[in-house]
Amino acid sequence: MKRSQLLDFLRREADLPLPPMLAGMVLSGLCQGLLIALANTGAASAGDGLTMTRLALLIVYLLGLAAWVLSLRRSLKDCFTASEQALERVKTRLATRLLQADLRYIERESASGRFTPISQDTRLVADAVMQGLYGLQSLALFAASGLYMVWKDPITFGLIALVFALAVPQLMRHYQRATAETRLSAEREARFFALFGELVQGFKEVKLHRGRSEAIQAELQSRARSAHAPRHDINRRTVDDLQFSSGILYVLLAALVFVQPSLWPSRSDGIEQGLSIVLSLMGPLTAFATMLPMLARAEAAVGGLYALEAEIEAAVHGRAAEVDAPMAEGPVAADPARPAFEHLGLHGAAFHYTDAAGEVTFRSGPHTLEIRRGELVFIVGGNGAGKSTLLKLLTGLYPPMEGELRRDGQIVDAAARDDWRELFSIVFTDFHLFERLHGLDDVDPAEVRRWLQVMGLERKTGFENGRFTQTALSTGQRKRLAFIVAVLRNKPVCVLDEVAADQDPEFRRRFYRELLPELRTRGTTVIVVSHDDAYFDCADRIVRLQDGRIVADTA
Ligand SMILES: Nc1ncnc2c1ncn2[C@@H]1O[C@H](COP(=O)(O)OP(=O)(O)OP(=O)(O)O)[C@@H](O)[C@H]1O
Repeated sequence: MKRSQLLDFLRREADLPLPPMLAGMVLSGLCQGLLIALANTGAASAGDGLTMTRLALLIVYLLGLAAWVLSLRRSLKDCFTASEQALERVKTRLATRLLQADLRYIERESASGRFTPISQDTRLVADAVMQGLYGLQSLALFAASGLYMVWKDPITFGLIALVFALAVPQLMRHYQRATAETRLSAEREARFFALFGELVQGFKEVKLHRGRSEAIQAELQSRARSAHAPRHDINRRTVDDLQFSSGILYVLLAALVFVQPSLWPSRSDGIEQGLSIVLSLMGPLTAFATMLPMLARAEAAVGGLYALEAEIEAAVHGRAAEVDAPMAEGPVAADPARPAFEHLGLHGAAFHYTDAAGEVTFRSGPHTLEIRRGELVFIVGGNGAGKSTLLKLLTGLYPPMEGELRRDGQIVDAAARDDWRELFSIVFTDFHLFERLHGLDDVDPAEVRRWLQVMGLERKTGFENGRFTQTALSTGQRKRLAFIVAVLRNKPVCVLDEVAADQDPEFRRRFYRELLPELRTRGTTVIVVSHDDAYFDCADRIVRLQDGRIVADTA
């Protein structure tokens, strides 16, 4: 039998040792068995009144009860702590590794819904750990009741052992199949949710177009069906298992009540006791059979979380350029008196996109470009010329596949790329607006509100308790807010990708004629992607791109 990934997960990730937890649960199951046995014994002598034997029985019963309460409480509490601890560790590690991965990996995988199952998987593991412990307790209770039977009635015990021998291997076989099928179903479900996410994102477009809506609906249906198929098999087997494990006990009951007295009339006296024990076994065995599918899902979920971690790890280590150093904690301390750089440059730096077959679909570079401190540079060119890709290369989000980045003539290697990225604050065309100004805890709220006023947003959103009170704004307003965030970050270089697009003419004028020069005046190097040729005269320098190459660089 394969090792349990769930147990391995708790053993590796939690600080609390696993054996005492499991032992506690087994003990609680044994105590439960003891209580049933003692109650049975007590019932047999109920007519004797309060004899010394019955008093001793009661005391042992109460001790057993106390042991049951204590062992169950302790191991459940520990188990809860351990599973939350383990999950927290894995989630944190995933997030940390994800931050080290490069943008290409994230772009590719998020599009295919690779990260969708994480939240479901982690919840499932937390729930299943508890269920698993109860399952263990059920087994212990089963074993305890079995032991009691050996003592009271070896023949009935033999029958129960037979039930066990028949039921458990079958349940375990199904359990292992369910683990594999659950993984398959989760992968297919992720594909469903990827498309579902697209549907939500592109709802407006879909809503307006019946043909598209029908095609998406059909595709969603087919993906849902293919995710459902393995789960259907699992559910079918679960029903079979439940019926099998309960049904076999009913057969046992019949054997005990009807067949046994006919074969051994002398044994009819103990039937009631045997009956009550067999009935008490039904609960644990059914609980065990019900819990197995959930455990199987959790096994698959743990496998999925580790597989994702290994994949991110491989993406971090296996990319063309060397690995980035882990992110430094907090912003890199800079000497305020010393400028962060005099020149930032790309030297023969190139990057390309590939399709699923590995064919190059777009090549950016090789570029040789030096940006001087304090410059206001416009990057211009037609749609698809490669302006945004150049920015991603320049800001260190895409590692150069050829050539290098240089800071004041010094080559920026992978280990220094994190510091390099710290030089920039960026507003991309597909920016994400976070509610909070993460990493800007000491920002002066008055300064934020001043900027909201400068950008004409003071009546649209506010800044309270470190967060914007409203981020659901118009496209142009959201861009203005993103611009404010970039400015507040106060980095040496501010990169603005088509921020003036979607703005009204008056704001556009202020952006080019007042805001950009103001940024330059305060010492920020500004790189702007622009299609607004009416304002090209604002730039110190214009870099023109065509088909991924710099075709002109004019001052
Ligand atoms: N994430 C991506 N994956 C694969 N190909 C991409 C990706 N982003 C851009 N491309 C391809 O790279 C080329 C250049 O895109 P890029 O966004 O850099 O151009 P751009 O000059 O910024 O365009 P626009 O002015 O339309 O914003 C495009 O042909 C596009 O197909």
